[in-house]
Amino acid sequence: MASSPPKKTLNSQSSSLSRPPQAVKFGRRTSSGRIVSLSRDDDMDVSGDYSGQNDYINYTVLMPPTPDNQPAGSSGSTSESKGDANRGGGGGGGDGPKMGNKLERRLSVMKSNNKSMLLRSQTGDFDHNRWLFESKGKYGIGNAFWSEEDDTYDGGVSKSDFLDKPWKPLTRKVNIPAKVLSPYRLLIVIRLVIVFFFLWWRITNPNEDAMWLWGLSIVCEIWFAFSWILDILPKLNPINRATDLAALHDKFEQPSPSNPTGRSDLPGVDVFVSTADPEKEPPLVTANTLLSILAVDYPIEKLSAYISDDGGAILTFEAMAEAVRFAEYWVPFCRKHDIEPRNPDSYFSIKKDPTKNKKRQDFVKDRRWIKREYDEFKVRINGLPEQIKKRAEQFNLREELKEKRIAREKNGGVLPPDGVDVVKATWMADGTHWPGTWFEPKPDHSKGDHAGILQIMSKVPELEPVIGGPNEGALDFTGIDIRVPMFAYVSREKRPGFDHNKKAGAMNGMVRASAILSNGAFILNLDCDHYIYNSKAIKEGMCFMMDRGGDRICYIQFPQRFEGIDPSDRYANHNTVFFDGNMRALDGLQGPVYVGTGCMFRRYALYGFNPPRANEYTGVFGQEKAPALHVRTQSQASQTSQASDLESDTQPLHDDPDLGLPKKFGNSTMFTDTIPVAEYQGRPLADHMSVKNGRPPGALLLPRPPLDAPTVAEAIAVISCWYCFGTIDMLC
Ligand SMILES: O=c1ccn([C@@H]2O[C@H](COP(=O)(O)OP(=O)(O)O[C@H]3O[C@H](CO)[C@@H](O)[C@H](O)[C@H]3O)[C@@H](O)[C@H]2O)c(=O)[nH]1
Ligand SMILES: [Mn+2]
Repeated sequence: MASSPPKKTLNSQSSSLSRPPQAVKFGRRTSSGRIVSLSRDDDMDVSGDYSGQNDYINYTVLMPPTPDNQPAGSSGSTSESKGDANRGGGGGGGDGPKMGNKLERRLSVMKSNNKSMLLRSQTGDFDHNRWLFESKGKYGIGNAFWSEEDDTYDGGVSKSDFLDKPWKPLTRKVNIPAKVLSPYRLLIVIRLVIVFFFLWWRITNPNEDAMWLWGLSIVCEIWFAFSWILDILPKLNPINRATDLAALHDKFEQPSPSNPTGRSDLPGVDVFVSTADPEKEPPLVTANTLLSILAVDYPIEKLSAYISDDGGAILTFEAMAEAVRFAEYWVPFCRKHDIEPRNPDSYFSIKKDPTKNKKRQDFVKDRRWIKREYDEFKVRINGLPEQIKKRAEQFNLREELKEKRIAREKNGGVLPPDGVDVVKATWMADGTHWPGTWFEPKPDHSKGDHAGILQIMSKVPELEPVIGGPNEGALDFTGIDIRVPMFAYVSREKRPGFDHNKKAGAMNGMVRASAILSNGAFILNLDCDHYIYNSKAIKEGMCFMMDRGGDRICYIQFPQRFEGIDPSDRYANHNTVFFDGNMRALDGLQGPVYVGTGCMFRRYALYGFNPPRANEYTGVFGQEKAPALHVRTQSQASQTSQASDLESDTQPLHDDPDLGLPKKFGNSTMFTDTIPVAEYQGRPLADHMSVKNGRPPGALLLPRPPLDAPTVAEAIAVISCWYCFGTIDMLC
């Protein structure tokens, strides 16, 4: 297995080479219907995807009003179609403005003298490419943006060449309506003016009797005014964003001749949950969190869940094992009946009618069955502490008897006067010592002093769907995919003398262990008392990461919502101002802050690398823009090498100088080898020539390598206490 890490890297490389031709080649259909190959070898197979309908999927979106698409009812006489439109409208006579408008649109399209444009317009869909290139419009600003420089393309391709393939953005920026925002902005201005006048009055009217007091209060007031301005001004431009899940599905999960089941081409996601103490953080809550993750709506073979137990508690361990058993019913049940939210506790406590929008006949029966099963599951979880204690007593008694017998035999039939010394251990169900914390802490078995534990509780699922059948006495899963994502319990090694009772260290441990076990290109972290409320949330995050320019996004922060707050919310626990005001406003500036949880990270960014296409802004106002130093050196290197730009764009990153530093990431070559793979897999899809630093479609359809003993052993090695010792930037 020592030779396997390089193999991993090679795999994903060769995967792009050994895929069926249409999966890796770039091709376009010109307006005349001819297919042009943009890849280096010209023997492209045009009989595959490119000739079929697959590439020209119809899509529906909210249409922004544009010159060639005016919503019915408006006057709609664009300059381009004025002459004809007037005639058209006139011919329509009394048909009203609506009819006239329709005609206008058709005529304006005909005038544009582009056959393929006309064809597509007949489907009634809005042509985003045309809109983007012919107007000054932009989809999204901030991180996922269309930059001006993108108007020029390598290889002398002109804009009009792209008009043939409908390319669709995955996210949109939605402006806050002016009627909401304008009064707010006005209020800010009024307040600023009032504050200014107030301060002016205060300064020009000193209190002669107590100058020192007056001076002091002026300083304080100016300071408060300043900090208030710092708080209020960034809120001038809040924005909303919307995702297009249908477009994501079309791009990544569309069945094609080479992929008839529509296996997903989305990147892997690793979900981390941290827990520290089963007394303060009840295992039932943690189990519910886990269930909401395992049931999430994301390609099952691409998702992996990890729980970090900083308590090293057997209670958490066994509760998680129980949860995985329950997940075998709960997860397909959620899929079958589109359950939301997928946290059983929250789902069963919803007050509204559960049968609403449920189409299947057997829903009521199934719900009753799973509810009873969940109640039994709760009883089992709540009975665990007692059960583990009883088991420990039994095993310890048995040990004691054994020891006594041995001692008696040695001592000629009588018990030695000083008795026998038996260690009171905590036992696992299989009759072995629990490697973590014991009820009676002993050296090597206490909270801050135990070995690293890693247990794969739910194995890597099959690549293709596993369809269930009618189960006697249980739920009927005919036609439902019954796979459950991979799940691992992780408890990092702890030793006295290390300050490692912090969440950040737990996260780092999971980052390293998961890199070796699943290496998801993206990571979502949650606390043990949080859960995923919307099962599509991960896909929504992926829309941003996989959109054009998404390779520059480091993280997506999800908002937090709270349950169990008193109805009047006297203490503003919902934190609406922060999550719905401040964060949206920051998004309008540069991007929201990380709040410590509920955040989807790009794994590669977590390792401390710059974005592949980073820019540096110099000059007093940051007005001068140039590629960052590491980008420059890389492009210089690729110029001198024989590889063409296109090739280097689609290959994993190998020559980053930082990768060569064992000091930075520790001694595990298996771990460092996963880094370029994660970078490559996190790239957006190169499904359009203007997507820079993309990966070819189809590159992520391959199965995951199975987990073998050496891989798991390496994952345990990287959660050891000493692992990050001496490395530069990893917290323990
Ligand atoms: O040694 C430790 C200590 C804590 N945790 C976990 O860290 C999380 C947060 O701890 P908690 O005590 O619940 O902090 P809160 O104030 O409730 O959490 C908020 O504030 C924290 C920072 O102060 C963030 O890390 C959290 O994500 C955020 O939800 C929990 O899942 C814990 O299990 C560990 O994994 N190891
Ligand atoms: Mn908490």
